[in-house]
Amino acid sequence: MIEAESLTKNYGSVTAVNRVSLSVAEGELFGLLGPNGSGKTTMIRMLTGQVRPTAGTARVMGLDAAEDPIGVRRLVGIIPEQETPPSFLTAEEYLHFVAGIRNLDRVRERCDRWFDLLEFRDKKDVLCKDLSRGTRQKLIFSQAFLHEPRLAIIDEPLINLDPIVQRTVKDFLQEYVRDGGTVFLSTHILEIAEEICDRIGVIHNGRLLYAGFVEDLVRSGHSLEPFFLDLVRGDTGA
Ligand SMILES: Nc1ncnc2c1ncn2[C@@H]1O[C@H](COP(=O)(O)OP(=O)(O)OP(=O)(O)O)[C@@H](O)[C@H]1O
Repeated sequence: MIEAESLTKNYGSVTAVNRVSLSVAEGELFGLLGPNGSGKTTMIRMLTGQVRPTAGTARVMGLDAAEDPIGVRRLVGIIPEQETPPSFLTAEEYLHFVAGIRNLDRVRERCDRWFDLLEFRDKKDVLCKDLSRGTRQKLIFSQAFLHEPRLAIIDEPLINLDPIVQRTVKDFLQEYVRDGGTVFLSTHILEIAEEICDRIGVIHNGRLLYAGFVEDLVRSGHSLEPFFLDLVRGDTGA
């Protein structure tokens, strides 16, 4: 579903992502982990065609993300970093707006599913500007999955969500991949990655230091936090 080859992004003299190659197979829940400023969001922006790579390629669901960004965004469910829905629309209007752009049928049924699953039906007529941060995040999460995409590329999907909603979202994501969906998520919350991801990648200073199965780590006696800290602190950039 995702094939990145030597993906690189320079912002002036800063190399945000440095020759990252990775692939994500159908039905996989892949988590990209890394400290602040390590390149996670830039990776996600290149995979979703929001930023053109300086070098390298990203193929997403068979499309070149730099050559056909609109095609990629049509297919993929996306949560951009710290996205805010339009202030002047209500929660329901926003979901209808997204459904309209995506030419979806059964719009009310689709919206109702998300109002119920994430428990914010009582907020559907509230203007987005007046929603709490957590409710805005529920809305952003809902729009990403409204068209039932086969692939979701989601930046910090659990940010601002309370533990109850986090549980629902984690269960949803695991069920989604069990049903054949594929998820590429970024997070700095290691417990989330350890709990729900099949495979993780660790990025630091734009370089992919590690990619492997969580199960293999656990089987070899590692727990994710010390493994991650050793890896990142031990990275000399050599
Ligand atoms: N538009 C931009 N212009 C210049 N530099 C940028 C831009 N976007 C990101 N960077 C730089 O690229 C590097 C990687 O940033 P990025 O946002 O991808 O990291 P991140 O891992 O998502 O960080 P965080 O966890 O803090 O959100 C940082 O040094 C950042 O300052």
